[in-house]
Amino acid sequence: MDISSVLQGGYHHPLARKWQAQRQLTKSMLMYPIFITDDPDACVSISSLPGQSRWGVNKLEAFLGPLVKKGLQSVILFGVPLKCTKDGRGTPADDPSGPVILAIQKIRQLFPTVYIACDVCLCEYTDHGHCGLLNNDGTINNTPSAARIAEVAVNYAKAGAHCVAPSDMMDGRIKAIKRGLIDAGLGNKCTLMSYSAKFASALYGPFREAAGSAPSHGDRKCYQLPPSGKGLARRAIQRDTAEGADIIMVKPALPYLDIIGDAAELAKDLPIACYQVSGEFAMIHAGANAGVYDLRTMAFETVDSMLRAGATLILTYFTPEFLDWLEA
Ligand SMILES: NCC[C@H](CC(=O)O)[C@@H](CN)CCC(=O)O
Ligand SMILES: [Zn+2]
Repeated sequence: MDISSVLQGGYHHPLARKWQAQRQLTKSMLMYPIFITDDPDACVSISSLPGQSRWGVNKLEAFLGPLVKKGLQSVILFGVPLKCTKDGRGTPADDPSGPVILAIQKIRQLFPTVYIACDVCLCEYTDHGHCGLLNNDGTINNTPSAARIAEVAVNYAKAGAHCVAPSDMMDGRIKAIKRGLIDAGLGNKCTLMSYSAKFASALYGPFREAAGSAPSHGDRKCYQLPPSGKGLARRAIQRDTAEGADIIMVKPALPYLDIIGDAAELAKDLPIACYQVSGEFAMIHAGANAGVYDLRTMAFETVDSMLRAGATLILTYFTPEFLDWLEA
C-alpha cells in the first residue's frame, strides 16, 4: 500500500481522535434556553420538551443552582406569560413586573457569574401571535415593529440583561436596537446577538406549544427566511453584521449546517451561534426512545457537526446533560 494511503495511524488512539477536532465542545459554549412564566411559584413540565419546564422566578434558585455548580455559564430567557392581557403591540413584553424583567433581576442577584441573554420578540405578548405589529390587513407593519422590538430590547438591557437577542426577523431591527442601546448609554454594556438566519422551519412546534406563541392566523413565512433561501441568509448575515450585531445566529441548526458555514465565512470576525431548536431536541429524544441510537452519542454527534460547520456558541436544551457528559 502506498505510504500516503495510510490514515488510520493518525486516529488509532482515543486521544489522537480528540486531536482531530478543530473545535471541541466546552461548557462555556453552551447557552441554555429557559422558559419563565408569570406564576412566581410555578414549575410546570413541558410535555413536548423532555425534561424542560416553565419556571416561576421564585423557583429559579432551586432550578439553576445545581446547574451553576456543574458549570452553567449562560442562559437565554423566554417569557411565557399566562396571566397578562396581550394586545396588538405586545405591551406585556417589557412590563417591569413581567416574568422576563423579574427573572433578569433575580438571576443577576442569585448568580452574578451567569451571563443572561434575553430573547426579544413580540409573539408571546401579542393577541395575534405574530412577531411584529400588524397592518389592518393582517400583514406585518415592519417599521413600527422594529421600533417596538428595539424598545423592548433596551428595557431588558436596562433591567440588567448582558445580551439581547431579537428573534423577530423584522428588517432593520438590529440597527434600531443598536441605536437604542447606544442612546441609553448601554451600547458598550449589552451584547446584540442577532437571529440573522432564522428560517420558517417545521421544527418550532414544541416551543410554540410551550410558549403559547403560535400565530393566530397565517404563518411567519413573510418574515422568517424560506428554508431554500441560501442567498437571503447570506444577505441577512451581512446586513446584520453591518448594522452592529455582535454575534450572528443561525436557527435551526442541524438542517442548516451549510448556513452556519456561510456565517463563519461572512462574519468570520464575530462569534457564530446556532440554536438547536425544540423540534431538533424532541426529534433526537424520539429517535433514542425508538432505539435508533444512544441519546448521548447522537447529542454529541449533532453538536459536533455544528462546531465543524463553524459554530462557537450552541443554544441547546441539552445543556444540563452536556454539563454532566462533559464531566464524565
Ligand atoms: N420568536 C419566535 C419564536 C421561535 C420560533 C417560532 O415560533 O417561530 C423560536 C424562539 N426564538 C423557537 C425556538 C425553538 O423552537 O426552540
Ligand atoms: Zn416571535
